[in-house]
Amino acid sequence: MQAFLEPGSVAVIFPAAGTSRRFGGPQSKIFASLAGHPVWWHAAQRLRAFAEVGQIVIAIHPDDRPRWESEFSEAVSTLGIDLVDGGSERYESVLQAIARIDCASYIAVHDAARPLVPNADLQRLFVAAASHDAVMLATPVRGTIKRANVESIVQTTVDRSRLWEAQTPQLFRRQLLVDAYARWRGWPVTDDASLVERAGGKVHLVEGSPLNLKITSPDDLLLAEAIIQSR
Ligand SMILES: Nc1ccn([C@@H]2O[C@H](COP(=O)(O)OP(=O)(O)OP(=O)(O)O)[C@@H](O)[C@H]2O)c(=O)n1
Ligand SMILES: C[C@](O)(CO)[C@H](O)COP(=O)(O)O
Repeated sequence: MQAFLEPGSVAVIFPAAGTSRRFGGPQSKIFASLAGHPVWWHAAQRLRAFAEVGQIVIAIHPDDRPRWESEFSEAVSTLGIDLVDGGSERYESVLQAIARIDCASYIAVHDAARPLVPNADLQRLFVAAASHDAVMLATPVRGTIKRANVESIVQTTVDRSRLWEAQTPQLFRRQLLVDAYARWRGWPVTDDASLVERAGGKVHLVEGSPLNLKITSPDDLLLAEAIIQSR
């Protein structure tokens, strides 16, 4: 008998307080229009569609609050979203959002900049979370990986056979993530799973689609638009 997560048992955090340095442009990339909706809306709408999802908290850049509370107020209300001010680093934004979570057995963290996470991937992630305390989407590295020196001269070709590129959502039993953050002592982190790993937790990879791309540069937005138009 397959185990499942209780409806509403997963609180979802969307880090959305970044400054989009690599994207450039006049506004945060999460506000960029994608098929007529902002990038963040696609991400939030896809997670909200799952019964397992309860509270949703978006960590926003403080400078963006007026826009969230005006232009996006209806969508925020419709999707049942709580807004908190994020921090200067992604992990700080996640910490701020964790503090806002009311009652949830699990916490999922999903980049607001990943608008196209496939429903099938989310379904498999939720199923896996019923059997493991920490799970995350990731996609096997497909290209050849080179390690270079500071002069961009290849030093070695990396064995890619067991290399995966981390994606989100990354989903944890709530206390596991809270404890991992409590043990964190300031080393740089770019994802939440690495904190759980450092705390000795086993993080189980769930293969995800390359379609779950993160909007990092303007080209990624073009790719995302093409993906949506191809549906
Ligand atoms: N201090 C930060 C930094 C990032 N993020 C969020 O974390 C996700 C992944 O981060 P990234 O793609 O690196 O976004 P930016 O930090 O905005 O990008 P850049 O590094 O190019 O500035 C994004 O949804 C971003 O808004 C956040 O909430 N708080
Ligand atoms: C969390 C993440 O999307 C997993 O790949 C990635 O680590 C975010 O990194 P970034 O430096 O904030 O883009």
